[in-house]
Amino acid sequence: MNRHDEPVIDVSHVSVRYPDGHLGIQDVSLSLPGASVCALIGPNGSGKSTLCRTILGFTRPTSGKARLLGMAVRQAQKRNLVAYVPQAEEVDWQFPVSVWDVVMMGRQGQMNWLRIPSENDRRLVKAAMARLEIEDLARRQIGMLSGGQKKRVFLARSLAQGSRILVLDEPFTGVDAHTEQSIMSLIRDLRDEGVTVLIVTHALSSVPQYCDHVAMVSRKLVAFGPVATTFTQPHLATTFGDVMADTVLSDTERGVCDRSSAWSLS
Ligand SMILES: Nc1ncnc2c1ncn2[C@@H]1O[C@H](COP(=O)(O)OP(=O)(O)OP(=O)(O)O)[C@@H](O)[C@H]1O
Repeated sequence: MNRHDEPVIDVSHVSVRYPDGHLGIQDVSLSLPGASVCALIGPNGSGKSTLCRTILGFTRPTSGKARLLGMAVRQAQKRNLVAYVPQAEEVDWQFPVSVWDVVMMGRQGQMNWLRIPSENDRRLVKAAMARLEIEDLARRQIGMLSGGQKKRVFLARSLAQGSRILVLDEPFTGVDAHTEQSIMSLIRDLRDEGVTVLIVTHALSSVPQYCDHVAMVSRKLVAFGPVATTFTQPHLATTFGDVMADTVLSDTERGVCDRSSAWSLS
């Protein structure tokens, strides 16, 4: 396991160019410490998902490398150290599986080759569903759920996995204010339990309230660091333009959390 002084997510000079020639990200480096919540923000097409997919091992960097808990991404994945809550569009909601089955998928990497859930697997799945308040949905087909319920199911799956790193791609899209609050409170609890959380979000004025670190991207890394010193007008203006930076900062100062500017960007 990693030494205490080692970053949990360590991205070093990563560039991704897709096979059709499109540049995803260019020369991005950041080191995220353990037990922290980091927002990954930037306009549409700025490379947020590309960076996440590289950290998750779904996309191979053209150059540079990512390491998780001091090991190669693939090795961390094999050890079930990374969990992922995808964007709704990435999921096939017609796939005929129940909520229980989806949450149990979080245990698959730790089952034996027969893939028969143990008593411990069932206990962890039940506990994850209870924590997300979705026990009563256990037998429902996933396609029949609301947007907020779907998010809760995938969060429960990642809880059942019990990983040290959690990556969430736009967890607040399509959820109501109550679900947004409960997702954030769960994320902070997980952080306090030692989990490192990376959140791709367009909910910009929520960032100072909920996150410890922020990474701003515009193909290249514009800025990365503690929210207090990094979520500033100059960095926001470089990433999103002056008007958006001023709107976000005035919303943040007034404590407006943030449905309007979130939706106008997404
Ligand atoms: N599979 C792909 N093939 C080719 N180009 C891609 C692919 N995926 C992303 N891109 C390109 O890479 C760039 C970064 O895209 P990415 O999806 O990482 O941005 P994003 O910040 O997550 O955007 P959004 O906020 O719209 O989700 C864009 O120009 C996009 O068109």
